[in-house]
Amino acid sequence: MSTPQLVVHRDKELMAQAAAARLITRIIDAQAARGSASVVLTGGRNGNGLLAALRSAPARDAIDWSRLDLWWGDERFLPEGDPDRNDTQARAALLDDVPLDPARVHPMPAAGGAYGADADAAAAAYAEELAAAARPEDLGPVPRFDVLMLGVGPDTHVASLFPEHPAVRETERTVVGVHGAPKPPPTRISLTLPAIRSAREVWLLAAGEDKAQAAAVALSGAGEVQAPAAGAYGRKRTLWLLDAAAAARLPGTLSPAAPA
Ligand SMILES: O=C(O)[C@H](O)[C@@H](O)[C@H](O)[C@H](O)COP(=O)(O)O
Repeated sequence: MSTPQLVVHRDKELMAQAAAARLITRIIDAQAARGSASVVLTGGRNGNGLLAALRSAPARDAIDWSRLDLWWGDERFLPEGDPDRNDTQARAALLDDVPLDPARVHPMPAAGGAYGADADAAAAAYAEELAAAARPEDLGPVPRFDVLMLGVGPDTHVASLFPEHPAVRETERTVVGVHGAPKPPPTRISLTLPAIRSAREVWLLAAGEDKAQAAAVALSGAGEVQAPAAGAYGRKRTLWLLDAAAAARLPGTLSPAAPA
């Protein structure tokens, strides 16, 4: 378990730009070291804001897009192409604008697709896809993602793991169906905390004053069932990327010296 590191930026726009620059560098380093990189995307405004910032970043094409594996941390279980799906929004923000290898882009199954309306079967299929992509050196049922990004909800949820919900308590499976989610739509698919923790680095994105309480709770020792963001950490690094508004309620001992 890696102790959370915090970086606070002036505002959400600068946070998105700085996080995008950070992601470019991390992907380039992974590709130089191992020939490819593996990144897990998140839905939500902060996640999409980062992708949009990456799209307009000057160094964007220093990434070899053909050697990048993209996964999702969660998905709203809606029909393919639905504007509310995380992959639809990611494609609009960035993916449709870069030369990715389609075989290396792994959206979660859509409602009405191969698994019909069965989110649990769709989740199991995604778990199998992750397991098939895991290499022996990954030492587990999912690839050892280089960076796994998570937006943080105002209730401290991450991915589609909501406080006190069954999915946040899952300790065996890597992907589960989520039913009755408090954030619409109610039916979702989500990586579980064990899958999240397989990542080399976990980056939590929190911008806006509506995230200040969630950041303070998650970073002040709350339990992962009550505050799922508290249970999201990487094998080598756990990085909270905040703006000043989201950092406003952090205890003095945690809050970095000044916004970057
Ligand atoms: O499917 C989703 O809704 C997201 O994956 C969800 O986990 C999101 O990241 C948080 O709710 C933060 O969303 P905002 O960045 O929009 O506040």
